[in-house]
Amino acid sequence: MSDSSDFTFCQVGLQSNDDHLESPEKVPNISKINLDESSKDGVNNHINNAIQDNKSHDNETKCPEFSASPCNNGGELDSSTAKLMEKTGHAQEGVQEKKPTVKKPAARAKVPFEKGYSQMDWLKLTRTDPDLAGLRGRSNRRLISLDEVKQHKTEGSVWTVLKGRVYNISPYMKFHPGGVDMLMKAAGKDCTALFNKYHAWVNAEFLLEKCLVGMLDDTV
Ligand code: HEM
Repeated sequence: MSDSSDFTFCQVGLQSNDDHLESPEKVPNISKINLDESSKDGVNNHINNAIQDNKSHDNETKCPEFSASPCNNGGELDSSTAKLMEKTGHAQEGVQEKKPTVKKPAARAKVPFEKGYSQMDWLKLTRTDPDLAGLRGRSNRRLISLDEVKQHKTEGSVWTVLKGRVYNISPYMKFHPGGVDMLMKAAGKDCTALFNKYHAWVNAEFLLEKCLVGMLDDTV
């Protein structure tokens, strides 16, 4: 049992680090190792020659692994090898799949918050203000016509329709990450299409829960 584990250890040593064999007496067939070494050197020479043919560079670079992983001499060669690969075009041959694909993010139209108007501040407000919707005791289950919505489009009382619900969005104006001007486009009308165009992922039902004034009556 112990013999077989020794054997495994030797095999691993041979494959991964055959430059630095510490116990050569454990290796049963020395002549075979020499053969492997020479063929490996051949590969090294080929790679180094190819690099030097293209660009003269420091003699440190002998690590043949064209990857981001640290190579045998302490990772020191990584950056120089990477640069070299860039210059010589080896990056394409060696690590095509590791080439960084820098995707430019789409320009965002978020506006900076005024102090005290972050999303956290909004959440706090929704928990503390007893009447954000301005209902003054009326039910927020009332059916509201689009005509009535249209009458609320000035600051102080801005209503909008979103997914069949009518909201008073005036208290949210300064908290809107897209800015007041953008949100004012929703004033007095159904903004569902605009809303989905810019951020269908936003959970408005939750954010505007306390701003609900009623349900859209689409029968009139
Ligand atoms: C009526 C309810 C609305 C709510 C609750 C709301 C909420 C939000 C929230 C939470 C964000 C941040 C999104 C993020 O960080 O991913 C945002 C961004 C934005 N909103 Fe709105 N929004 C509303 C309506 C609108 C409308 C009607 C428009 C357009 C006319 C609009 C235009 C924008 C824009 C341009 C941004 C910035 C998008 C970006 O980050 O690139 N929003 N809104």
